[in-house]
Amino acid sequence: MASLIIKVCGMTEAENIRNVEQLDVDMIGFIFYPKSPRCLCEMPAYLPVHAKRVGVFVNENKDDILMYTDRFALDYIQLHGNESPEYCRSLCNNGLHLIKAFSIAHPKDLAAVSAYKGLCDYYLFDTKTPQYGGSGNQFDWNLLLRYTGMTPFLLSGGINPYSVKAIREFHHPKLAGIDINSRFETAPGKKDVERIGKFLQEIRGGEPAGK
Ligand SMILES: O=C(O)c1ccccc1N[C@@H]1O[C@H](COP(=O)(O)O)[C@@H](O)[C@H]1O
Repeated sequence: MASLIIKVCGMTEAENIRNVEQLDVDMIGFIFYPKSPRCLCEMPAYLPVHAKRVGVFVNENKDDILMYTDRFALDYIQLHGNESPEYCRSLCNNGLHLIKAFSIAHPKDLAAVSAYKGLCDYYLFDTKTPQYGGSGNQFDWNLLLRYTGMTPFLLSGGINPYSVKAIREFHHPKLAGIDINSRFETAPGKKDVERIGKFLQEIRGGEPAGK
């Protein structure tokens, strides 16, 4: 399987961030959404050096996004709410690199995507939930087979330690990576490093995936 971008999202604690980064992940996400149980309230004593820093926002205003981008030296901005293409364009004009999340439950949910063409480095396809993200639930990945755009995407939503076989069996020319979050936690915002390590070994090494 071609190597996938690995994004670990919703991290809050310095040592935990350092340990997850040592697993050679590509992106580490910080959630700046006050209603999330993984919201980053204060600057951790350690921030990733090798992994790209992703800030996750839900319908946040531009000034605050720019402030967090500057303060945390964010490499990517993940927009996980109802942000319009015009709003994305305005952030692009400030030099930000965007990952736009789309909630997927029905084939028609992919219709919105085309309006964001050329504005995002990546799309992220997640499960539809009233909380915007972090549901821990998976959607029907087969719905993505109808996605014919050019923008690469990250697969997200409820990916868990038993998802290895399904990921290996899911093929799409624009699949760039996967995003893991709530199903790899010991508590909200704290990741289970051992469990992630084992999962990555299976994904990368092609060892037998139990289920
Ligand atoms: O994790 C959250 O609490 C969250 C809240 C609001 C917006 C996004 C959030 N997280 C993102 O949700 C997806 C899926 O997470 P999960 O695997 O289903 O727990 C992931 O991309 C996170 O970046």
